[in-house]
Amino acid sequence: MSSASRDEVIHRHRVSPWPALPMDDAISTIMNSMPEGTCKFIPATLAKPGQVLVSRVVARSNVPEYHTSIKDGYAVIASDTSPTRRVVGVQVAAAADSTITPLSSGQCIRVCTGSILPPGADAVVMVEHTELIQHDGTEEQVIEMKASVKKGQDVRSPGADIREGDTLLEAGTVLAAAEIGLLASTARRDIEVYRRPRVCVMSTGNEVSGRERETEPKKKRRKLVDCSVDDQLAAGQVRDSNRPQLMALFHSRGFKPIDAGIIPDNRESLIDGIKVALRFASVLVTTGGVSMGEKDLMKDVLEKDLGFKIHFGRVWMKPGLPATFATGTVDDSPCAVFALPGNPVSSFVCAELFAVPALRKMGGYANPDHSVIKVTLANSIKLDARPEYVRAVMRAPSARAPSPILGNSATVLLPSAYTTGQQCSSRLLSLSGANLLLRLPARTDDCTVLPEGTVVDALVVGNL
Ligand SMILES: Nc1nc2c(c(=O)[nH]1)N[C@H]1C(S)=C(S)[C@@H](COP(=O)(O)OP(=O)(O)OC[C@H]3O[C@@H](n4cnc5c(N)ncnc54)[C@H](O)[C@@H]3O)O[C@H]1N2
Ligand code: MOO
Repeated sequence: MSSASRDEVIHRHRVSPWPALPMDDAISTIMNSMPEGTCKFIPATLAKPGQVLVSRVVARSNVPEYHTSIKDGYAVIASDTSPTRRVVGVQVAAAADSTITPLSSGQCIRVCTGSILPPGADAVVMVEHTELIQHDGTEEQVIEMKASVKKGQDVRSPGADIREGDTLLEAGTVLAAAEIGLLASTARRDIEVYRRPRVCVMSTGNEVSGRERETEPKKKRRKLVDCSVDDQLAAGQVRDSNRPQLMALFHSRGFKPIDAGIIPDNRESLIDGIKVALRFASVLVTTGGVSMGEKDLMKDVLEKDLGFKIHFGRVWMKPGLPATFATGTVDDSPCAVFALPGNPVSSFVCAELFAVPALRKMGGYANPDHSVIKVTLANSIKLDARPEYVRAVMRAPSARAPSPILGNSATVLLPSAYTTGQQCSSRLLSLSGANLLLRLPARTDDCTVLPEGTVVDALVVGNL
């Protein structure tokens, strides 16, 4: 059958040929099939938050390298019992003063926080615990100790903070301010980091059906309209919110989104559009055209026209049942395509659940998965036939709940999750402000509703 006649509506499937995979299988399939990420060397001084380390960073020297004072005061010999001490020198600079002779009984040396301990000294007494007994008008000459002092008091020994050879940062660490500080504290010229994965984002569904084509004037034929067009939309037209939404999602997660535009859902345009996009990035996320409609060509184009392997064409979850994942090559480079459903909530939730961890893995993250926390439901929820990811907002703990770890007899304070209203896959408002995706099980004969106060798992998807 030619591809043109394959596209006739009479040839579409009446039952989906794609088994609906359990969620865990879908995620492990993706994680095992993603193309490798690429790496580059950068000067350590130019490391930026969000960059990911390729290899372990090891301390090259002790921190501190010498015995140093923790306080402003006087370096002394702890075992010295003299009640007063003559101030025989000053060590305020970090570098050791070679003119200072080793301390002997009855002597001390003035030091600052961070000064290297002078030879012979083994403790520091802070200035607040001393009295000035004698001076020459400008310099201190004799002090009295007002408190006892122990060996090692207020002294940092070499390697007390970091020992030479210690692992400072593991491979796969995502750099943030603290890690950049650590890197700066070690003598290191270059580090190897992963390149931030690029991801193309494409909306599909711009075409009208054959019958409409005969009756509609040409200028009205666009079903998906770019969001920059502020005209009144014609009946049946839809503003393309998926593309800006997913671009923003990927950007906010630290990846480089590339706009692959709106591609009409006809075979030739899809083939060209996908090939062009995959020359800009090895990962493509598309929305629309993956269900059972006559124009839902995406799976067929990926498999039959582009020779990609479809790892799954449906997932037993809500929202996002027809979510599709395929891998293949374009110009001999390995590529992955997440062909997500057109419904705006479905595409967003699927991008979060499938594409974000996959891109994190490509970007070298040691732990690409979302954080999962326990929350109590602030309202009861009717369960769906499919396991569902319900959008919710977390609020501070308000009540004690049975401990998910210790059992019903012990109680713990858990945060509450408030769902974001009606959860249908077209209602974008259900995403706004949500920082959790509640992972709810499918309903069973015995359990159709989760009552208020039930403890459930929640994936963290926004700032808490
Ligand atoms: N007979 C069946 N019909 C449907 C099934 C099914 O199993 N059997 N699955 C439903 C489910 S679940 C979903 S989810 C959707 C997915 O459909 P498609 O991926 O084929 O998406 P489209 O038909 O192209 O679009 C659906 C809907 O989404 C809106 N849309 C599409 N693109 C955009 C965009 N870029 N920006 C904003 N909104 C968009 C549009 O209103 C479409 O009507 O299929 C069900 N059907
Ligand atoms: O999965 Mo669909 O996403 O239920 O609307």
